[in-house]
Amino acid sequence: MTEQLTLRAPDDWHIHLRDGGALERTVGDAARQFRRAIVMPNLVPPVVDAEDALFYQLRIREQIPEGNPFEPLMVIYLTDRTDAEMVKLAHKAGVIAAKLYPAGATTNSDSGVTDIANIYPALEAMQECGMKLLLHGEVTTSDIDIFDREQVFIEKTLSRLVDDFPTLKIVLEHITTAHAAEFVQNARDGVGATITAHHLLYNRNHMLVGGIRPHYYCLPILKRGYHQSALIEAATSGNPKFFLGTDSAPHAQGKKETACGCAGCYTAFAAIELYAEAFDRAGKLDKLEGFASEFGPDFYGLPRNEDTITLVKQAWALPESLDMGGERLIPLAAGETLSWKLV
Ligand SMILES: NC(=O)N[C@@H](CC(=O)O)C(=O)O
Ligand SMILES: [Zn+2]
Ligand SMILES: [Zn+2]
Repeated sequence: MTEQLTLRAPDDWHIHLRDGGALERTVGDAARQFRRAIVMPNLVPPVVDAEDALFYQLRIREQIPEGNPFEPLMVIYLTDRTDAEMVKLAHKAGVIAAKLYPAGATTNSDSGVTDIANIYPALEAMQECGMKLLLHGEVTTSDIDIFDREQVFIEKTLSRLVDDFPTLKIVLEHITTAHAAEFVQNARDGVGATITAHHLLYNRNHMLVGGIRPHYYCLPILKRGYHQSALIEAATSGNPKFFLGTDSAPHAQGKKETACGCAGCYTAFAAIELYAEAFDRAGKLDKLEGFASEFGPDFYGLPRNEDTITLVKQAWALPESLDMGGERLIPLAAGETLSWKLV
């Protein structure tokens, strides 16, 4: 008999769905496996307030396949101009979190915060109403090496935020280092982290040895194998501070395979299968359900999904490319064989 794995239905606590013609692809792929997803607000221009978030949510809802219960959870993008009033209005509109992108840190972060002091009133208001703070945790100063930017952010900014707002719930998104895993593990309650499938499956050798592979380029950038091991350890530890966030971030093929390529890996096509691969390799498939389906909703104070999904152990190959609104999109691990398949 084929080996099977049945899990409480999972959610994705960090995804990029983009907009317009991309939504049919991105929403369809996410909704196939996840019941809820936290939708990143880094559109151009960004989703900065309640009105933007509600309108964006409507555009996403239009692309949810008939009868699918997928629920997009909305986030506003913090800028130097986000104030307490905007936070309160967003909270009233059902926005569950606000995202801090240090200006210039990643894709579409030009409108991000230039000095954390500028958003202290907004953070006060978030702490008061229970809105979560999501962080792209990298400093952007040119003197800091790209491989050290997460660690320096933790030392310079995150440790201060955690102390200055003692009851604010904070998620350090897409962690990539042993430093981040250790910081979150030792931090006060209410500080968590998401981990992507690609940071569990790969390290910088996969991106750079034997030729440069642009589809593995994302931010924060893949680190050494030592950090990959620390992330696998954290994700499969059963510690509820670590939960699933794919950071699936599509860019059309031409924007990746070029002299100055965009950062972002498209994993939504086979996200839960990629995570299953990583947990299976670690011999920790029994820890996947907590990470994928329980610790996220618990952290956010939302109910766990009641229904289940089933994966079967069956080799299958990812397609070489996908259509995204008439453009070609190369999924991460294109053409490679995975050992688990969602039924
Ligand atoms: N992760 C990435 O490399 N890219 C994301 C932005 C982000 O999450 O930092 C994107 O929007 O393309
Ligand atoms: Zn990011
Ligand atoms: Zn992201």
